[in-house]
Amino acid sequence: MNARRDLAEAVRELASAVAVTDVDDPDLAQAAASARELTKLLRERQLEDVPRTPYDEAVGATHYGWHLDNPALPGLTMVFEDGRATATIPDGLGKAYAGPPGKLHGGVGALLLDVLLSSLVQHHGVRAVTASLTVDYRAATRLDVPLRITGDIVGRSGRKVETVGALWCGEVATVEARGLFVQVG
Ligand SMILES: CCCCCCCCCC(=O)SCCNC(=O)CCNC(=O)[C@H](O)C(C)(C)COP(=O)(O)OP(=O)(O)OC[C@H]1O[C@@H](n2cnc3c(N)ncnc32)[C@H](O)[C@@H]1OP(=O)(O)O
Repeated sequence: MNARRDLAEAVRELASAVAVTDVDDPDLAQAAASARELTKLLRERQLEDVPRTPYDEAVGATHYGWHLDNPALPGLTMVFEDGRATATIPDGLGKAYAGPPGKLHGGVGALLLDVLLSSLVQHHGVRAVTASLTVDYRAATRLDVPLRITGDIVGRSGRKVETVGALWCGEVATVEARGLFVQVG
């Protein structure tokens, strides 16, 4: 793992710990001061944009990483096989992504599905943006169990690509999505 990715992972771990820490105020104050010191160090040199895998690298790829170096978002490594996209989150997303107590916030589920479906469309060589994403929440998603995300292309007409996807908790599809992507450029 390179230094940037390792840092992103460490900051995700930090955010996850901060979200549910119960230490006393003096320790919170010390942690805040330490965090601000690190922020100062990292602001010494800043990029114009978030470094990421170029979109074009998804075309025909077998693996594609999304925001792996950006700790503000859950990174996702996708696998493309037989025209379908799959991603696994082996340790679950963790408590920081809660919406209802102990369960995944719906917006995060929608985000992950949009990421996977848009990457799948790009994998098929279509430069497209999300025009519409319809999400059905079928069951609450646990935060402490492995998750899987799948996506397929189900239709194409002119500039439009229709997709379906799901977030799986074991054998249960807890979130289902239909995404319409429209080719641009
Ligand atoms: C270069 C990018 C490379 C990869 C990007 C990765 C993206 C990652 C995923 C994202 O987060 S994208 C960010 C969120 N999405 C946006 O910001 C898109 C904002 N919307 C737009 O830019 C335009 O509305 C859009 C390009 C989607 C469509 O505008 P256009 O003027 O190019 O197309 P037009 O309105 O003529 O529609 C083309 C077809 O799509 C249909 N359509 C467009 N928007 C629709 C919609 N919302 N629902 C249903 N159908 C829709 C429209 O009816 C029409 O169908 P027909 O060809 O059958 O007539």
